[in-house]
Amino acid sequence: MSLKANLQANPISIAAIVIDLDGTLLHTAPELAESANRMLRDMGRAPASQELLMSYIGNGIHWLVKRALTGDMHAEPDAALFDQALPIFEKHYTELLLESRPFPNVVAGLDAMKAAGFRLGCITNKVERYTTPLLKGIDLAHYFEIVLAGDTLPEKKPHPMPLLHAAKFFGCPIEQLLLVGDSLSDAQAARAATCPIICVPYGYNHGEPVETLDIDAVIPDLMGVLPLIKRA
Ligand SMILES: O=C(O)COP(=O)(O)O
Ligand SMILES: [Mg+2]
Repeated sequence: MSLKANLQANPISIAAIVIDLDGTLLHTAPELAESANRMLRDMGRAPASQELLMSYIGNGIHWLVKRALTGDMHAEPDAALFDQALPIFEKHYTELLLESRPFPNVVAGLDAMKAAGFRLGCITNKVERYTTPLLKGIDLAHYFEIVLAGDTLPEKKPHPMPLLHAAKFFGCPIEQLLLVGDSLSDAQAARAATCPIICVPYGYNHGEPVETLDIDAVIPDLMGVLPLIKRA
């Protein structure tokens, strides 16, 4: 039996649901990739494909800029080059930020989870200065009792700290906190925290299918969450 079928037969007891932002709630890749390409252009460097730049998303904007500069997932660019590039990226991304749109069934899924009595939070690696205006601007902020951005706490995903912090905030055992995400950082954070995790397949997992991740189920979109869980 597939993990998903297994969960359908035995729904997990959940008190609160925390949802990832980039690649799960919002399709931010076009604006992130365009900002990276405008940065490369301003610096007299060659542009990269949207597909390649998309594969660099998931560990925050610093890593996106570093990867765009080096063309490598892990390499550190020259520090002075990075210091020059970051504000250029930030200027462009600030301009494009609010052009991002929710993925299909995000609003319907959030409404359904809320109506079913689940408490909701958002946990992202995006920094607060983009996360807060984005959630407000796209009119999603009102769904979430807590928003933990990439720089809200000393550690971000794949570290378990934001998930442990959210469970404490909701006053529930970590096993009753569900993470809905799209990428390796989400899977690693959830496993490290020991909370269940479900992923959507349409997001940004560094170009790899989410089926390769150590997760509890894959759902087509946020409407797929409720059939797999029950109220704790
Ligand atoms: O900003 C990123 O790199 C990824 O952000 P996410 O954690 O919301 O997917
Ligand atoms: Mg994501």
